[in-house]
Amino acid sequence: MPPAVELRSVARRYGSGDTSVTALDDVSIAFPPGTWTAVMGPSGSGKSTLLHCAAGLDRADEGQIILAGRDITRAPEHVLTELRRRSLGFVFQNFNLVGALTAEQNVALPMRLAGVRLDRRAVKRALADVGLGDRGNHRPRELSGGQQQRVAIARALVTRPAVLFADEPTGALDSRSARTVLELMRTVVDERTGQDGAAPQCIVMVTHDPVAAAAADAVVFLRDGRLVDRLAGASARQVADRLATLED
Ligand SMILES: Nc1ncnc2c1ncn2[C@@H]1O[C@H](COP(=O)(O)OP(=O)(O)OP(=O)(O)O)[C@@H](O)[C@H]1O
Repeated sequence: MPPAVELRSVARRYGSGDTSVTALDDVSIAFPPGTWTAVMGPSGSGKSTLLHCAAGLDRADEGQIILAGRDITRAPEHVLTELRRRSLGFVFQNFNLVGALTAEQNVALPMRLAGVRLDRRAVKRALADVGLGDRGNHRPRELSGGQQQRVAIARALVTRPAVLFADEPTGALDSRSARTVLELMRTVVDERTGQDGAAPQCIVMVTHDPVAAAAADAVVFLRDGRLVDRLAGASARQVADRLATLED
């Protein structure tokens, strides 16, 4: 099966001349369907840039980005917008739910924005899948942080995207809520795999949290914009130790 998303020799520089920063330097990595990869590294090592380039939110200066089987390196903006709506889901540290809308309305929002006919059953199923089938009429302020993040995950998954990009998804949660969210992400890549004949979903997650990273299938490490290591099946302790050596 081809990768859900792939970076080939990607470079990204910001600014020019003396103030130029190389945020990504010759990065090649493939994220296969049905896998969950954590991206770690010291502050400023290029994690967000990698996520943004892989999701078509930022442009590579060199190299290629292949998303859901398409080369998006030089795709026009409207094509990227369409691709993001149909093939990608996003989860952020601060949930980014719309406060005035109920959980169901928040989950339905991507369909509305994409101009897709609203499928209420799909919305209800997405909320039930994250254990919030009875909270559809609640607004974000009536939900705990962990519940809000689960609504955000339901919203990200309702269109059954090929890739879920998560940026510090547990960063604002207590350890118990974080564990629930991580367990949910595990079911996304495992149990949902191939449901409805759809391709297995893939998660790419930026995190500073070794516990969250250890829940993924593999952890890749960036330093100064370069991929420097990859650990599979590592414990949180091993991940933390590896990160510490990069931060020295
Ligand atoms: N829009 C921008 N303009 C100029 N420089 C940028 C821009 N975005 C990122 N950078 C620089 O690129 C490098 C990588 O930044 P990036 O945000 O990808 O790192 P990060 O690993 O996500 O950091 P953190 O863990 O602190 O969020 C940094 O040196 C940063 O200052």
